[in-house]
Amino acid sequence: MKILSAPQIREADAYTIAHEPVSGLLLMERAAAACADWILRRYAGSSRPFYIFCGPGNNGGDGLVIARLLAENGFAVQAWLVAAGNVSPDNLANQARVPFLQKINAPADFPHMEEPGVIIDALFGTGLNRPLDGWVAGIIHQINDQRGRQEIIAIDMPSGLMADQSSKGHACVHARYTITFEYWKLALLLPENGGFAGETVLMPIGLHPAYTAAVQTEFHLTDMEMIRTVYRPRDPFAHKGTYGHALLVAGSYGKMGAAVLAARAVMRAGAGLLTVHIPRCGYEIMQTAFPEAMCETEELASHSAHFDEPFRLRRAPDYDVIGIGPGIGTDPSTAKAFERLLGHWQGPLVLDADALNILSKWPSLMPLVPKLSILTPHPKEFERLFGAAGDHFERLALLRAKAKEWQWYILLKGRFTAMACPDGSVFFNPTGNPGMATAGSGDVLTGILTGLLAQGYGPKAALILGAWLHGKAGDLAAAISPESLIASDIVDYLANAYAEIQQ
Ligand SMILES: NC(=O)C1=CN([C@@H]2O[C@H](COP(=O)(O)OP(=O)(O)OC[C@H]3O[C@@H](n4cnc5c(N)ncnc54)[C@H](OP(=O)(O)O)[C@@H]3O)[C@@H](O)[C@H]2O)[C@H](O)CC1
Ligand SMILES: [K+]
Repeated sequence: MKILSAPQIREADAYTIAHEPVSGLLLMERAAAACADWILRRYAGSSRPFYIFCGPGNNGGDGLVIARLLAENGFAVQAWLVAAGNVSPDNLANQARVPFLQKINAPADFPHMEEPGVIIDALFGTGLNRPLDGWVAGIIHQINDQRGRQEIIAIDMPSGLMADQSSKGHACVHARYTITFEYWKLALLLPENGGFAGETVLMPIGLHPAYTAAVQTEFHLTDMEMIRTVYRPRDPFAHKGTYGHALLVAGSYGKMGAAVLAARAVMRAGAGLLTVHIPRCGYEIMQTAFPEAMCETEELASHSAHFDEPFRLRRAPDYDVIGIGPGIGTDPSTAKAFERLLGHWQGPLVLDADALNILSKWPSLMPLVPKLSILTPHPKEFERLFGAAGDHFERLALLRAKAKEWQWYILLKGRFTAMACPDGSVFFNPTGNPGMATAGSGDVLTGILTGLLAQGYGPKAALILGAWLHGKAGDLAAAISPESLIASDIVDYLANAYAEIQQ
């Protein structure tokens, strides 16, 4: 699914008006009616009053239509026009159809909302062109002060939030739900900004499909259509060699759990064969906890420092991929082995956790990491590797710049994990939940990605599918309670996540 900028959304709007054709007023009616339907379904049977705040532009126009439709459906509705900025013609036309409309010209006009109800925020949408300030910013703070008593629903965007730029430190409505029209906006996907949106509901409003098909964008959100295109069903004549042989370098004394979790995920993702390189302390653990994996065991008891040796001695099997990092530690001898390994291996590679920490401790190793490798940092690891950014839009720009500079695929973990490709495109993953912020969750992702590469998926396909499967398995596992989710559950539910694709 394409993510468009505010100027592109304006173009989509204009294209639809010209080519459907439809008047702007009717398009506004259609968008607002879709919101009103959602609201009517959510509050069916409730007697909560609605308090609707409308701005001067077309976002305010949507609010005016919603006010009229909710009143026609028998709800108690009060609506205010916050008079700031130029009034759009379609807004003006709808003002005339809301006889109960009142005006707010100053913070002192802010109403006392007697009963707990629902605030509809239709002050500003994608037309916001500068941070809100002065008394209008004051209105935003007054709306936010009502959060405990009133449920806040933002129309298209939480007012004050810019679609394509950071709004860090700006006055923004803090919504419970945001009903956003037709396309996701970048700001809704970044934690610092999207946090204002609450839960985002994507609302189709019938913008012209020809525009959406033709428009170019670097930003995408994974959806089921994309997943079904990427996913490759199994060949009925397959044997275990068909799905590749992965090498996983993981674990050290006290961290063998990371190795077991990642190993299980490699195989549950569908790899044919797996060899795990582990220190001696992990041998019984791995053979007992996960007999499906073959072990290549170090003389060293506590950590691994010779995983390059089979390659140097030309005794390594014909691996299809190497996954390296979970729980390996950052001992200098491990880093040395990593450096030597990079001298022997230029094939598919997944780097996570301590492999990334080694790179940030010894950045001279970075040029040795092959092009098209996958790196999977969490925000702290990302900062250690590539430096800090002023805000989350800057961090996204840094992510893209580094993926281009090094020609790597970099997956930055988050609520909407962002995956930057060497060509500058970015894919956001929608699946997952806060329950997955738990120890070992990242090790499972490393295992899934390694398992997909082993089967012959390309790095971009492995990222899109792997992040989606990881999040979906987590969602299915957290259905009962996100608090109790542990990383093994994500592995256990991978089969169910695959089953969702096959439905
Ligand atoms: N996507 C679609 O196809 C449809 C979208 N709809 C809705 O329309 C809005 C976008 O409407 P637009 O009129 O372009 O913009 P807004 O309503 O978001 O805001 C414009 C007004 O806000 C004033 N403004 C902007 N920034 C500030 C500020 N910092 N302080 C005060 N006022 C501000 C601006 O004033 P100017 O003086 O700059 O002109 C405008 O008055 C979209 O979000 C949807 O909700 C359609 O209804 C359906 C189709
Ligand atoms: K809004």
